[in-house]
Amino acid sequence: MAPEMTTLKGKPFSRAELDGLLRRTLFYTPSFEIYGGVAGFYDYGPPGCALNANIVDLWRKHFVIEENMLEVEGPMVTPHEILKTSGHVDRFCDWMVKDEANGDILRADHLVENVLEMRLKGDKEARGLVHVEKEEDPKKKKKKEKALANLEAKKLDDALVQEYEEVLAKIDNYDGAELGLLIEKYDIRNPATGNPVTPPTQFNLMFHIPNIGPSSSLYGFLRPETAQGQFLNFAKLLDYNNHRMPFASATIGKSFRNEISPRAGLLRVREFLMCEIEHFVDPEGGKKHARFHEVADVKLNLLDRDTQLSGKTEVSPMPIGEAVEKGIVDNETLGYFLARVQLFLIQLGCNPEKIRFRQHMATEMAHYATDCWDAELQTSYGWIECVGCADRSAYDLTVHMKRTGQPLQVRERLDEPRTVEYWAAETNKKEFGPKFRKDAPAVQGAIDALSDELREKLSVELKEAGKITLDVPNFGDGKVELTPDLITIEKRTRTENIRTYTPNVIEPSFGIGRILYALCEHVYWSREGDESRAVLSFPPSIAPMPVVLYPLSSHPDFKPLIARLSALLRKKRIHFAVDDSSASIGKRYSRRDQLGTPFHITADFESVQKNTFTLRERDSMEQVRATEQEIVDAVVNMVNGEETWEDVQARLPKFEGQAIEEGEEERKE
Ligand SMILES: Nc1ncnc2c1ncn2[C@@H]1O[C@H](COP(=O)(O)OP(=O)(O)OP(=O)(O)O)[C@@H](O)[C@H]1O
Repeated sequence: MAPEMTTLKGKPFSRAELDGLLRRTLFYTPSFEIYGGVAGFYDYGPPGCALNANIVDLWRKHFVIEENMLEVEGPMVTPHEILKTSGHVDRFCDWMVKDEANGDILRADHLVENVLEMRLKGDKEARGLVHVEKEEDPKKKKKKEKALANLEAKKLDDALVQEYEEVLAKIDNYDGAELGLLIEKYDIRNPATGNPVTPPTQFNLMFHIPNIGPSSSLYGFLRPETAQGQFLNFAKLLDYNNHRMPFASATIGKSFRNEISPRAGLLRVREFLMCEIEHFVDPEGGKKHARFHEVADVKLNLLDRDTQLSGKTEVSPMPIGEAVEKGIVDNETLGYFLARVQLFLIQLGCNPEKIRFRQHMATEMAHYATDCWDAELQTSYGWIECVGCADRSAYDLTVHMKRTGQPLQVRERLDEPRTVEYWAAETNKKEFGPKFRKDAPAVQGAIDALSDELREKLSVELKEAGKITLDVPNFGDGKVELTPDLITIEKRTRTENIRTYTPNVIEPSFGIGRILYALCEHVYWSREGDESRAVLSFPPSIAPMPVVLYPLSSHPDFKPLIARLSALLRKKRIHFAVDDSSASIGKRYSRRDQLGTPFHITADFESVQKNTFTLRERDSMEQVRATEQEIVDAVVNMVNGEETWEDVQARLPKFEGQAIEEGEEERKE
């Protein structure tokens, strides 16, 4: 259930107020709006662009530069063959249902989730535990009223409440058939109309490009992730890295998903900025990480698979070192990135208590993945996945290697020949060929692509269950069942002088728009709960506009002072603005608090006489007074993270001044 949110200062959080602020101040605005708009597309205005750029800048410093990652940038248009090989053409789908009467299309898992959440809310209201807020906006009223009419406050049976909670805890794990059963069992209907819906069908989320070039023989898609471009460059990157392993590549770029029902503003859109890392690691030796000790003590809020299976959502805060040691997180490299992701989110200004890491259930993970954790941020929409961290094993490199014949592998000369054990998966040609005929190569490809780890698991399954099921992208419904007469999986040994292996890939994948929006929720508050005195407390290095200069009035004596300050800040490449509007200084400060500006420099009459300026800090509204150079140096240091406001206050004289904040008595000229 969506949690009751509070602001930074512990007051009730209002999404409508924040959303209104972000749209009014042009953080973001619907795209193509004067033509009526298209769902799932947003433009960023000046503060949104600056905030986005600062987040990406920190991301590059925190990951790419810190870890010497190899950055690559590839095209967004991707030919069909590549995405067919990667499995996206056949499997990058969501389940959708249609309103049987009016044809409204809804995403099946979201429908189940929304309706069950509304019913639980209705139950809580009937028990007097919460009050469901009625929609005041007349435009939205109609739709919401219809929804509430279908889902009125109604007490549910205790056992049903528990069932609903269990379904919600596992909502990401259901396939189409299971969602269909839930819809039927709980009589789930389109909440906007009360009409029944059709059984779920699959919808591929990629945008189709019908012709690349004038002929239509080559076609493709807009990429749904940036990862494939990195995998295709693996051999060149390995060469660039002097054949040294491990190493990571990284890409910052747009991805596209034709979401069935874009919703929740920036959280589910059809075009978004992704920052993705592919860390290539030797699968042997437990996927250790040389710098793991640096993060071993970082405590993460972990929501593991077993806890979710029991229908619970409580997190256990645990140092990542302990989580890897206990096998809760599969390996050091994955654990290293989880901790680094948390440190990044905290540096951005996210509230550590509103960050958790949720492990994927076995059924939720791609079949090739060995472990997968999402970094989720708590928002008024609930816990939202903002960073996916998956161990993709050797799947991607293997399938592209099979398809192209290019060696996407590492060859390592051994000092001593060695005997190695491996799991051989061999088909019985006599039975296999006739059974699969023209599909035999596709099935064989899927078998060859299995990692050693998976083969070991499958050998047990084959023995115990008498069959195994594999995903085969180019075959029937995408699944094939193999029995012991068709395949043998057994442990064997061989001697090697050169070791050839396909690296495994640990992939942290960031959606910048989701992080940006969740961050805004985390740093939003208002003075004395007054919406018109809203504040966005971004850290100085992340704030869209870290400094604003104010002449106290339009008096001409202030102009040269502002020009001098501007020149100094420009030289230091600090993003600033001058607010010389005629509004009172308190109003002007307040306007900039709403954009998250942390530092305000004002030129007043003392500045003209003594060349000293006031510097105000956004959150505390406290001020110091010092010379032009001292003020600029302090701002530069704070924006670059070399000093804090407390450091500056300790070394520069405090300025009491007169009451100048909006709502208080204004300073006189
Ligand atoms: N439609 C979208 N709009 C905005 N960001 C997205 C969208 N889809 C994915 N992302 C971002 O990209 C990241 C990596 O994508 P990934 O494929 O792991 O997401 P996903 O599991 O498909 O997300 P979801 O289950 O929410 O659709 C996500 O953590 C998220 O931040």
